[in-house]
Formats: sequence, C-alpha cells, structure tokens
Amino acid sequence: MRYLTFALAKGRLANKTMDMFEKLGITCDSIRDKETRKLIFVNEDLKLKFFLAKASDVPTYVEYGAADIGIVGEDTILEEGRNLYEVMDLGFGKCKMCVCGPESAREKLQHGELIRVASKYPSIAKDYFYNKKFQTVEIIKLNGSVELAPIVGLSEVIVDIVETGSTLKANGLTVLEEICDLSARMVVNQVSLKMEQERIRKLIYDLRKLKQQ
Ligand SMILES: Nc1ncnc2c1ncn2[C@@H]1O[C@H](COP(=O)(O)OP(=O)(O)OP(=O)(O)O)[C@@H](O)[C@H]1O
Ligand SMILES: O=P(O)(O)OC[C@H]1O[C@H](OP(=O)(O)OP(=O)(O)O)[C@H](O)[C@@H]1O
Repeated sequence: MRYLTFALAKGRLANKTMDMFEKLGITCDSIRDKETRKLIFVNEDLKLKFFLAKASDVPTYVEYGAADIGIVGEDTILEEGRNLYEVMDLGFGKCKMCVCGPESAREKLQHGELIRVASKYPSIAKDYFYNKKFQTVEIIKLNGSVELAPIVGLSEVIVDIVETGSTLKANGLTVLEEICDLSARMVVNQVSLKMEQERIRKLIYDLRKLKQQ
C-alpha cells in the first residue's frame, strides 16, 4: 500500500487538525512536539505521512500531488486559486473575511472614493472590490499585522480575517463590510481522489460522522 500524504497548514489549524484525527485513532509521533525541527511525520501502521507547511503553500503541494490531501483555511484556498477538489468543511477555524478600518473610512466606502486597501489577501480583496463595480481601489500586499496599515496611514482600509474582533478593537478599528464566512477545509489532489478513492472516501465518511457527534 502506498503512503497517503497530508499537508497541514502549520500554526493554529495544525493542532485542531491533529485533535480531529486523533479522535479517529490516527496519531503521529512527535508531530505535537513544539521543540522538533522535523517537518514530516510518518504513521507506518496506517501508511500515512503528514507534513507541516506554510498555510499559503498547502494548496500548491496538493495541486502538484506532493500531498494527496491538504487541510487549510478557506481564505487561503480562495486566495491561491489552485486546481483542487474541496471535499469537506471541517467546522473549525471559523472566522470572517471583512473590510475593516476606522469609522471615518465608512463614508469613503459608501461614496465609492478611491481608497487604498492593505491585505494579506490581495486576490480576495481585488475580486471583492471588482464585483462592487463603483469602487476604485489600490491594493497593497502585506504579510501580517495588517491592522497597522490604516493606523500609520498606509491605507484607508484593510481586508483581513476577523475572529473575536479583539485585534480590531485594540487598534481602534471596526468591521465596515463583511465579505464571507470562512472555516478550515479538506482539499484533495484531483488524481489522488481517483487513484485512492476508497481510502479517501472512507476518511471523509469517518470525519463526517465525527462532525455529527
Ligand atoms: N483569528 C484568526 N486569525 C487568523 N487566522 C485564523 C483565525 N481563526 C481562524 N483562522 C484560520 O487559521 C489559518 C491559519 O492562521 P495562522 O494565524 O496560524 O497562520 P497565518 O498567520 O495565516 O500564517 P503565517 O503566520 O505563516 O503568515 C487562517 O488561514 C484562517 O483560515
Ligand atoms: O479577530 P481576532 O480574534 O482578533 O483575530 C484576527 C486577527 O488574527 C489574525 O492575525 P494573526 O494572529 O494570524 O497574525 P498576522 O496578522 O501576523 O497574520 C488576523 O490577521 C487578525 O489580525
């Protein structure tokens, strides 16, 4: 039997993913070890491999077949636009993609003024404003701590993930428009889904049952 390989977005989703797999009896030695510099973990008995990758790279590994299955946020899937099968909403990692800024930016949005939009998600931001038609925007790509941008005058608004809203609140910002709900998803390589149909379908079936409990 060949190995089935999983690419997990490292960071906050990886632990929740392993919690979910452990409930199905799928474990992996030392993947939880915070000290380890290892990136790949093997379960010999089940013929499974897990590797931890930067979230934005997970869809790339899966599209090229370096991983059969990926677990990643829907934000990353939308942003990367790779050819994948999205097979399951895992029900954790829930948050919203929003346009945020100081209250003073609301009017600029309503009047369709030219605004600068800072985001880790330039493609999602571009699509959102393109579909709104009347708003002209300049998108500025950032790589993190995006809430800084309106505070220091880099942009009028940001497009970013909001979960509890505490980062916005702590920085005097607010949600101005909601773009979409997000959660963690399971994605599958298109060839793997055909070649490993039985094992992947069984996994999806088990995860669905677990979700209903
Ligand atoms: N409050 C939240 N903030 C950020 N991401 C969240 C939140 N809640 C759920 N998520 C989900 O977790 C995913 C991973 O977030 P995490 O913060 O671990 O990595 P990241 O900051 O996107 O990656 P990196 O630090 O490599 O840039 C996000 O893509 C999103 O789908
Ligand atoms: O609504 P909240 O619960 O406050 O969560 C949202 C914050 O969390 C994320 O940042 P992250 O911690 O991933 O750091 P980053 O900004 O450097 O990506 C996101 O970009 C927001 O800043």
